Amino acid sequence: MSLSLTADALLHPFSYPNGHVYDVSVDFTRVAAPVAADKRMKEPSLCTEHVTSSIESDTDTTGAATDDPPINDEDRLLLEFIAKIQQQLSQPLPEDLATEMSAAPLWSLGSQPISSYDDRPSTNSVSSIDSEQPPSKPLPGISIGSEDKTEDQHSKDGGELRASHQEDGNETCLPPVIYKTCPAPQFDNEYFEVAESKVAGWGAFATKPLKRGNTILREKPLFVADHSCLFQEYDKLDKQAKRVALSLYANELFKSVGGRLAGLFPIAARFNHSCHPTQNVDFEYDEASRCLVLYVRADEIAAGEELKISYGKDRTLAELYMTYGFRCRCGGCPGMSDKDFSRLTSRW
Ligand SMILES: C[S@@+](CC[C@H](N)C(=O)[O-])C[C@H]1O[C@@H](n2cnc3c(N)ncnc32)[C@H](O)[C@@H]1O
Repeated sequence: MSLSLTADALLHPFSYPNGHVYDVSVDFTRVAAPVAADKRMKEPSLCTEHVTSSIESDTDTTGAATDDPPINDEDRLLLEFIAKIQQQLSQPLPEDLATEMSAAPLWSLGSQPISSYDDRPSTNSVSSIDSEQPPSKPLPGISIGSEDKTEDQHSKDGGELRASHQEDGNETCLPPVIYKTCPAPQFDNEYFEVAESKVAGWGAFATKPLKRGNTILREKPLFVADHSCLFQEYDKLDKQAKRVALSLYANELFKSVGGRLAGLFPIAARFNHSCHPTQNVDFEYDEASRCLVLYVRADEIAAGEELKISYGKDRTLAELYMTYGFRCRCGGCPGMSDKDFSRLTSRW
């Protein structure tokens, strides 16, 4: 069963145990030029023009795919979720939200499954984000501000994000290019700030010299889910938390992580990747405080240096691409050659 919406993937090709693969996209972005589903699957997060409320779907009015066999419970849940999103899309987007575009991986919490997520206050001594904020209050630490945009944060046509790669005169989604959110995500603490990165989109940068072992962030997840409760958990978020979630680079936002629970950490989600062992920051999930803890791995980090973590120490460049949809530009690895890249993608 394939449910295709025109917008780019917030929900990414998502495979249920029943073998159905859903290529589901939710608003906020759309591809600059029509992109075939197979290309979208290759380039999950990279289709980036703003927002359209039009959705094309091969579903009938009940949301069921027209030529498909009767749906099961899992399918129904997904369809209900899509119906909700469609409903949201039929409403005009708030202006500030309409200018945002970004996404983030749903962070795996490592091999330790977490049994449940509770709203215990974080013991965070550095900085935390807690999903249990009342809707009217800003989420601490991170905001999607409406501050002035710089020239760089906009494309030249007045703030819309555009696919910039030209291929045969057409804009396409390839190769992987990260677009910055407009306006910028705002976050800083004693140790780092989120700012424009040369590697990709936004990144985290040391605001003072750091030393090995410094804990620079303790962050609670916005939500935690496995593939069986992903949509329900997202749906439980208040409006503002949803907004934060949707502002992140989401090529994996709603991807099942092998049945394990995973959490979305909006601040940590701004850290770009550097191939092992060149990452200067490491992280671990602290069960006791239910926080993702980021700490300095390098002996020293100078003020202004980008802070990067490894998205998987044993992941090859191809695996990184398959998992997160980007070709690594960390500078610590040779990067994937065009030849290897075509060999990889020609399998689809
Ligand atoms: C967790 S987000 C990192 C923050 C992101 N730059 C932003 O603007 O929100 C992960 C995404 O950033 C991009 N990215 C991170 N590290 C990268 C790298 N080393 N090379 C190329 N792209 C990278 C990829 O598109 C990836 O899917």
